Amino acid sequence: MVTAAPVAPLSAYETIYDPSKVLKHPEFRVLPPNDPLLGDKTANIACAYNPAHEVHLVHKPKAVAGEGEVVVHVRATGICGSDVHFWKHGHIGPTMIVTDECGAGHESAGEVVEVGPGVSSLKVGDRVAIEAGVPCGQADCDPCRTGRYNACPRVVFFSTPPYHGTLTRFHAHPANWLHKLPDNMSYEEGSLCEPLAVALAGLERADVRLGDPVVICGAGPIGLVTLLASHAAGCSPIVITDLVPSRLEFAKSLVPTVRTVLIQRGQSDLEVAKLIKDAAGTELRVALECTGFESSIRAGIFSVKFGGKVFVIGVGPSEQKYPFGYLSANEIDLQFQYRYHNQYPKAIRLVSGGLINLKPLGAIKVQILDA
Ligand SMILES: NC(=O)c1ccc[n+]([C@@H]2O[C@H](COP(=O)([O-])OP(=O)(O)OC[C@H]3O[C@@H](n4cnc5c(N)ncnc54)[C@H](O)[C@@H]3O)[C@@H](O)[C@H]2O)c1
Ligand SMILES: OC[C@H](O)C(O)[C@@H](O)CO
Ligand SMILES: [Zn+2]
Ligand SMILES: [Zn+2]
Repeated sequence: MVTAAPVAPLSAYETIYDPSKVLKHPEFRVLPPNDPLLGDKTANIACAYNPAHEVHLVHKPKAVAGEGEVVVHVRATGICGSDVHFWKHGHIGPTMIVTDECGAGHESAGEVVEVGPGVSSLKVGDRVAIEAGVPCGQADCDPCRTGRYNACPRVVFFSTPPYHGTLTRFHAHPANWLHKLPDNMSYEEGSLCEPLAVALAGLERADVRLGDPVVICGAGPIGLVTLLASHAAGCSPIVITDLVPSRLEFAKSLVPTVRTVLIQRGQSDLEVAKLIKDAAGTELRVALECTGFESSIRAGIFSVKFGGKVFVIGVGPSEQKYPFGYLSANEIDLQFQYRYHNQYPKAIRLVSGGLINLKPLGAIKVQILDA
């Protein structure tokens, strides 16, 4: 009889998170609006949504730091579009489905308040950004072994059902998946490293270079961090589109040199592409698509030059139609992004080093706990 050799974890990505520890609904208590526990700063209160499309505060058991873990007192959490989507629609795609109470939030930073056994990299009082996706780190996992851990099939992504999120007062997390914040970064900036990591992963895989003319489609939070990152990367000119004037005005306040294109509903993709090209005044090499909508992706396709690239960071409806003939005849690459890997240290260096200023975005997007 042949038996398989035991699988040894790779130390670089080793995690000791045990998904079976994830709390199930019976251990939660949904709190009525005036519950006295809400005033208790030691209680583990979290924000959760459920299949009935309700969002409410719940009381969870105390977070305990297991082997290799620390407990983080979460101090700032950004609300991601996916939190809102899970709450309102109950699923993202065919596999991520809300079947029970599920805690929201995966853009978080906080303070270490308890250190578990075997942790030497962090101490009580350290300020950290939480990388919410904890991959398995096992040697039999090709994505983990090759460093593209965002594809790990066994990943625990906090806030994607069935795993509760980090919009909670206390959260136990593997120390290896926390990133120390330098003194010149706030908790808000630490929490916004998550969407920034998405943008940085996109720019890296899109191979955006100094002096590249680019268009960013969509000026929501992801489009805005992509704008900040493209600007820091030396892209010029940068065009950004949206349907909402105030979103474009905010983009302009972040990067005054950005050229804005206000899209009217009902305009064809070719009309939108012409507006984008006119605003750029030069041929565009890359469209960084940050809405996920077919019409916007198509406009991006018709905006870029021969040999250009449309890099889709947005996530939209599962089935979409693209102009094959045009893509083929113009050698346009169409590429997609799923979360990120190895981007947090870079995000922290860029913010701490003053190349990317997340503060104005923090003021509108991040919830502060127990300030
Ligand atoms: N790839 C990933 O790993 C990843 C991670 C996080 C978020 N996302 C996705 O990124 C996208 C953007 O996230 P967000 O938080 O900024 O969302 P958002 O909904 O806040 O912003 C989207 C923006 O696009 C604009 N818009 C809509 N249709 C448009 C069109 N046809 N042309 C131009 N602008 C248009 C909206 O007005 C809005 O301002 C979402 O699809 C989200 O799911 C992807
Ligand atoms: O920022 C990360 C994203 O929001 C997640 O991938 C989410 O869309 C699904 O889990
Ligand atoms: Zn997100
Ligand atoms: Zn894995």
